[in-house]
Amino acid sequence: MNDHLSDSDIILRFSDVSLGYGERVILDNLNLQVKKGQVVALIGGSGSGKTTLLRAAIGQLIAQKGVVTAFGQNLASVSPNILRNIRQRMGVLFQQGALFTDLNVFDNVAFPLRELTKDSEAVILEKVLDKLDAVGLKAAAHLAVSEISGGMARRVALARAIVLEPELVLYDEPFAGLDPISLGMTAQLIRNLSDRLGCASVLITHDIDESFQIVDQVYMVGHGKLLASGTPEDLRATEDAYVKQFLHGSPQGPVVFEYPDTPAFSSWLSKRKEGL
Ligand SMILES: Nc1ncnc2c1ncn2[C@@H]1O[C@H](COP(=O)(O)OP(=O)(O)OP(=O)(O)O)[C@@H](O)[C@H]1O
Repeated sequence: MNDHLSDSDIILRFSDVSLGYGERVILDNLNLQVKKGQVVALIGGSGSGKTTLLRAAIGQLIAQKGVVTAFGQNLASVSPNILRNIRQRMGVLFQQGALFTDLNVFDNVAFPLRELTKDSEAVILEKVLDKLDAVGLKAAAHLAVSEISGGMARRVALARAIVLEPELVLYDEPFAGLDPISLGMTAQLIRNLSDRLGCASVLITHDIDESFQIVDQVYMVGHGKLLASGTPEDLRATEDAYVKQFLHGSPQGPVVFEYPDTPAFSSWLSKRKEGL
């Protein structure tokens, strides 16, 4: 844990933030912070707003209310240039961390360096092999994307996300679709990379057991708000029925499986019925 860190070590901060699309509010009154060196899990049911929160963290979605700061800068009021600089300090691994199929493994990882830096090819070779080494794929550098497995492709995408040595790495469901062994290895890899780069990491995950082993802090969203936060031990010790049900994956309890009915759905349905 990094509780001793000062305010200047806060990489990402949400203060009284509401997020949504158009009129619709998805998450209300969010308060959270991510500090340098921390690995943070963001958990919550399907459709609870985790990806929405991630979009707000990278400045792709502006808060309806409240303030989101990254590296101390308010993402709603920075210039496009500053926002670009901020984004360069972040690595994002989206769920479909698609690789360029016409480039081999090496060139995929080299891509951000060639696009965004003036590094020489000699430096690029060194940096890319170093990051591929970190994900255990140095000797796969020459392979075509079609020659590697799905799990390997995820690791290459991870190497690409960290090649610029970001200070904050955001992972959208990094464990989805991985077998139990790769899952454990990926979790450990995320922890090791965070420690090695000294960056902060935020991972959206449904994998409680695996993520709780590597994270310092957990934020749980649901019912349109932040439901719980604390260390994995804090969450495991909670008496909150919703949190307990979620952590145990039980089908019975207050967690809602169904997508909520909205005026937009009712209006769509009555229009469909009109034509029948
Ligand atoms: N671009 C958009 N425009 C309008 N509504 C959206 C948009 N993107 C997401 N939503 C809605 O916001 C809500 C939260 O979606 P989000 O993708 O953030 O959930 P999630 O927690 O990441 O879900 P999952 O775990 O299933 O990936 C959902 O009800 C979704 O329909």
